[in-house]
Amino acid sequence: MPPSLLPSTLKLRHHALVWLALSGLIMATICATTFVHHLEQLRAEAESTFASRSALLAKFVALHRDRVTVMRKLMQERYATGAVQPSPAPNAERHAGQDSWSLLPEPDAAGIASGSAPLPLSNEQSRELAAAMAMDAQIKAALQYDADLAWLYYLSAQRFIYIAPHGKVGSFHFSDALYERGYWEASSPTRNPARRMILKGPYQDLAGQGWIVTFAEPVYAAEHMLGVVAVDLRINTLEQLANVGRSLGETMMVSGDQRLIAKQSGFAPGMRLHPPLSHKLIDWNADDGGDLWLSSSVIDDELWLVHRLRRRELYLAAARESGSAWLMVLLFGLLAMMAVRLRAALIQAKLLMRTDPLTQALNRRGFYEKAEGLLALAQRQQLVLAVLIMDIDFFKKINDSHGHAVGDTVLKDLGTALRSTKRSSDLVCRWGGEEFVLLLPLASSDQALASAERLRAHAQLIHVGDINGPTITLSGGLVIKRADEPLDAAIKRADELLYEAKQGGRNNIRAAT
Ligand SMILES: Nc1nc2c(ncn2[C@@H]2O[C@H](COP(=O)(O)OP(=O)(O)OP(=O)(O)O)[C@@H](O)[C@H]2O)c(=O)[nH]1
Repeated sequence: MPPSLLPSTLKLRHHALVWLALSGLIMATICATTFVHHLEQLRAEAESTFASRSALLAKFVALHRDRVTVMRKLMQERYATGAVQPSPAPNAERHAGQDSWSLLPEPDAAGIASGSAPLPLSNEQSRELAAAMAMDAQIKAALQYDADLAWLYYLSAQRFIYIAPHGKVGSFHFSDALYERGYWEASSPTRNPARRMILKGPYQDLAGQGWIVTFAEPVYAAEHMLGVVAVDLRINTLEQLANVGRSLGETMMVSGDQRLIAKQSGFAPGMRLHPPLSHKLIDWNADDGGDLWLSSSVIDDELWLVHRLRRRELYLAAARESGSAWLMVLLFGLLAMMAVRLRAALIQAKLLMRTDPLTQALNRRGFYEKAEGLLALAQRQQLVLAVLIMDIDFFKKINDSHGHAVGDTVLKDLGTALRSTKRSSDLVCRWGGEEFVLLLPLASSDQALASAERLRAHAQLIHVGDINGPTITLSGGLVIKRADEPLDAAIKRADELLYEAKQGGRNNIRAAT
């Protein structure tokens, strides 16, 4: 590219850069907004799923708590009012090598009794067992409609248990290990003076039902604790609850002592968690590692439902969700970039098509295109149009004595001089060789010769070769275009006057009189 085109190229590049910076800014804003929008959406989804899971778990827990409370009340009432039963000892089956026994108290009883208390049972023990059997109707109904239940039972302090369903008991029988379960200890009058319900677990069921949790409530006769009524739930039911709905992150159940009770997947028994707990349902709290947590207290100080959203997982998911939008923006950006480059190339091509590359003056194509507009303007504004042809004198000699390159420089300098001297509405065209045509719109024809002389005088300051070289001279022909005269005819008349100027000794302008 000729160096003379550099300024306009720089201008174009500047425009393109501004365009690119602008579209880059818009693209970055769209990408960031999409990302933030998806972050919010994923958090909102997690919040709504967590709220559903929490409501469901609360209902589920309330159902089992109520069941245990009803069973406990039934038993307590029966114990208080029931008569002393005769001991059912004759049906007992003793376990070989152990001091424990099992017996079905009645043919249609819901549960089986098993113990290591000496047989026959004492009157008090018999009375307790009969009271426990008062829960049978409740137990049977629960077992019929609720598949989540592993066991329903009454564990007496008198070293026996009444446990249902008896059909699944198998080789299980009473053992003192039962008193080591957390719920027994936690139900004791000293630990639980308020006699509230206890939730304990998870632990492996002694009768092989897998991981279970226990809801237990102490049974009292006046101020004396007899035992506990309890319901064991399978962990996998809780896991299913933690899986209801879809959301990013993981919902877990945690006991009051921060032991993991159930988890959506990959349950690790005995695992401890220390989530930041809050009593507000939708309240994100960050832990030390930066993970986000939601929490909900299902049973006061006993059971929490928590949801963990790992920050990395959240950002990755938001990025995944934003992917298609980002792709669109990227494509749009590429298209915009291509459009900008194409537009710049088109402008450049147009410029080249209409410009003489050496002098930066208009070429004939550019001249005729612009002249059309100028003619119309002159007509509208009633201006006169001066047509001036100027030609360097003895240019061949310059080429011959200084070389073609110096001749080129003279032409280039002349183009610059004419363009810088002309007014903005004037047209300067390199007509060919060392000849230039100028079209000057003027208020009156009187100004024409003065304008032409001004241009000629300025252009004649150009030196040939270097600053010490001779300056050039110009000859010119000047006419005022007649109203109905074609432009080419006016140029021809000016050319004839130029010829006269050359013949008349050069270095002058001949104007039509
Ligand atoms: N360096 C250079 N020379 C050019 C270019 N275009 C035309 N010329 C030369 O310009 C010269 C014009 O010569 P002539 O038409 O004889 O005119 P002149 O020597 O200026 O004589 P007068 O016009 O009669 O004063 C020729 O030698 C051309 O080769 C160009 O782009 N660069």
